[in-house]
Amino acid sequence: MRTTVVGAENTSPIRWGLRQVAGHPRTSSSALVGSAAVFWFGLHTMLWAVGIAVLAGVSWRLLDKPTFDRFAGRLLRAWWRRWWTYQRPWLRIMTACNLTTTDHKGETLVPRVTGVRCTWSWDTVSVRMAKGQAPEDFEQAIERLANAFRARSTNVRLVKPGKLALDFQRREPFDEMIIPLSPLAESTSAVDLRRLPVGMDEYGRDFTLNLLQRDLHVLLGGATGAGKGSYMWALLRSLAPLIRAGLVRLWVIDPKGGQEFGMGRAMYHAFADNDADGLALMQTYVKTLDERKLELGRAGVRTFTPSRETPLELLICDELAAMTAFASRWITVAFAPLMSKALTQYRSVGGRIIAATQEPTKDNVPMRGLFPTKIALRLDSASYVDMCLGEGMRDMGALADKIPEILAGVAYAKRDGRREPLRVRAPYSRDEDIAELVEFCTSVGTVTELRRDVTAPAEGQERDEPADVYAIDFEALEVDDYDTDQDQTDEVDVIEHFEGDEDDEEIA
Ligand SMILES: Nc1ncnc2c1ncn2[C@@H]1O[C@H](COP(=O)(O)OP(=O)(O)OP(=O)(O)O)[C@@H](O)[C@H]1O
Repeated sequence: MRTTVVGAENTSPIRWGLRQVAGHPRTSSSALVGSAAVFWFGLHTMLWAVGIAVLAGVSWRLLDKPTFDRFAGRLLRAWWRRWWTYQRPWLRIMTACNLTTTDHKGETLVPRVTGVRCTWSWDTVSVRMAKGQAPEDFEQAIERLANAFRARSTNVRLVKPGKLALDFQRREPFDEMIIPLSPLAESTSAVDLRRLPVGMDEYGRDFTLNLLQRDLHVLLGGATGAGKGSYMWALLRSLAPLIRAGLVRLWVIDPKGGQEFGMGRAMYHAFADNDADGLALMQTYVKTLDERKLELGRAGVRTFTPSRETPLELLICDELAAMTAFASRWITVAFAPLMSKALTQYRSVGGRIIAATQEPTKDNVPMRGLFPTKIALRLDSASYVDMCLGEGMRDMGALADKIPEILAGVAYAKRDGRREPLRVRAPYSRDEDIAELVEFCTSVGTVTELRRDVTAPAEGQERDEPADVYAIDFEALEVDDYDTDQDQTDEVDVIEHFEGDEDDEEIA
């Protein structure tokens, strides 16, 4: 482990130069390649080439800021900020913040910047501590560091012994960004199940869920008041015409007495406002989809298309831990395996789940790994971030525990296949908006016809057989045809693959 030693006047320039080359291989190899190109092609040609590259980069940024930022902007920013924002005033700021130490020879030891990683909003500076320092020294200086580097806020994390990361928040786009509720689409043909808007990302792009392929099940983690409900209501709003038409059916478990979802009960297919009823609802859900699986399997149907006969069955569970950990044992023991089964077996027959939890620990949500899409809102503890989003996501910049209380609805989304988390925010649905949604979805009377109340069996008692789920006269409903096969061929697949991301190195 090497620590920068200030006052080492006796270091020869050659040794210093070699150390710089070895310490900054990318910068030195770029300089080497640039010099070789000038030597080979001539200065004039190279100036033209650089001019064209700059022009292309500027045009790319103007035309599509998010992709430019993802593939080039963050790397350039990390490189620039490392040298200009952090390295240049480093010694001055470390000294001013009392973050240097002295060795036995009286030489000043200064912590060293080993890398900078940038997202749109946060910079992460990797630091090798000087001998004699502890992370607490940086924690005590946190406000001074934020002030010195002109950051909105700062955070210190121990990465491994001797090495820590300083996170500096440079901007907060959601301070000014208004996230509008999506308008209620009148017709089913206006809804694309692969692009359901539920908010915006930090670049101002739509944040959408793809319930057909990518975001089959979604886990929301967030402390109380973090705004978990806003994602669920935004999703229901996007689905409204399909709910009204009976193409999407809602099974809602709100074990906290229906506080969050009680208002919408008229538009649900099934609703449970306590844990015992929640278990009964889950049993009916699993039975329904098991029957469908057999039915479609016997008919040789291999791909699922939502229809009035086989609607998309969306199960919403607000506060999952109330069903999997905090309820009576006979409920938790029965509920958890049913949930795991529903998460793994009904992809091809239209079973989808969106669940929320305040503490995404393994004990509370043993099946959390089965959700392909996870969204972490403000969390109470740094350790919850990786528990919710997956290993290493906090180091990748998902600082969900740093989201301030006033930014309810702001979250980090992580999808299978995408390496880095995306910072997003959902719109807030007020009571009037929910009432409007319910009115819209029930206005043709289809949903209430579909509803079956689910009541809990007494402990140990056999549950009633559910009514025939298809015993509904769908033909009587006046709705537009919804042909997802057509949609699939007409539009480019929106799934993003990020296999190449491993090369997307951001450490300057
Ligand atoms: N997307 C949002 N944008 C702005 N403000 C929001 C948003 N979501 C929630 N809020 C604000 O935060 C408050 C709490 O939100 P909400 O009750 O939905 O959070 P929650 O995570 O569902 O909490 P709980 O776990 O206690 O049910 C709301 O009353 C509202 O003022």
